[in-house]
Amino acid sequence: MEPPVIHTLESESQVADALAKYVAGLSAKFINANGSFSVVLSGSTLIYTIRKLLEPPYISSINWSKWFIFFLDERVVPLNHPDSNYKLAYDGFLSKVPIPKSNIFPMKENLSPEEASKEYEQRLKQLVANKTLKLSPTTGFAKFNLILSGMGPDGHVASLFTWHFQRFEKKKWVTFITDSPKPPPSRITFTFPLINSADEIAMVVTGEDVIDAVKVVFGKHADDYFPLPAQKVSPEARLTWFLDKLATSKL
Ligand SMILES: O=C1O[C@H](COP(=O)(O)O)[C@@H](O)[C@H](O)[C@H]1O
Repeated sequence: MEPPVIHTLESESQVADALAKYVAGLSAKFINANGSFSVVLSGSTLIYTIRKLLEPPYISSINWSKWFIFFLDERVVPLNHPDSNYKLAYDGFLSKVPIPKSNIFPMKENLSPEEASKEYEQRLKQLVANKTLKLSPTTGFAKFNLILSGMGPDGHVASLFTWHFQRFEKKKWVTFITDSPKPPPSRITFTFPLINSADEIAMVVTGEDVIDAVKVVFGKHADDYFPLPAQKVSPEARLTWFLDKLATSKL
């Protein structure tokens, strides 16, 4: 991996501008090179922060028909439930862009957390088999072009939390959790080997809530103790941090 790129912008709005430019640039690059662009969305604040992709010049210049959408983690609730990451992404983003419905891969409903995680992993493997997704020759896990991730105030990414064993998973592509410290408790989540097989990961982190976690992640002795999940993010090509001044105010 190249050294991480760190953008510290004055405001959340500037983060949203920079993020839209970055995503649009990668969309053009991957579509030119491979004919498609696989994007993994997280939930919570990320969907709001990608709002500028819905505005000119991006809304009409991006080749949305070539996008494939996946979910970094999902809460095990119906897809129309207010806690669903799919619903959040659909209402705030996916319903406003012409990505073909068949290119969007939400979690299957009405399954237990374990069944839902296995089903999603199986679906990803089928998409590798039919060449919709690439495989990382280095790790043997699916290789997404871009993962857009937030970070919680406790340093969690996806639904991988500091004191939960799922963060150490080495074999599974997708796992599950039934005691998430952040509600709702039941979730499915990409594992680190799958996350870190991506080409590009953007960590999009803004606001006051994350000040302490940002201080730990970028602290002087960041590697000297039990690392936060966010410190284990390490994609194959490039990690880019988008931070605002508020988030970095203790650095
Ligand atoms: O619960 C979740 O939290 C993380 C972090 O969200 P943020 O808004 O605090 O950055 C999010 O990435 C994940 O998708 C979501 O399920």
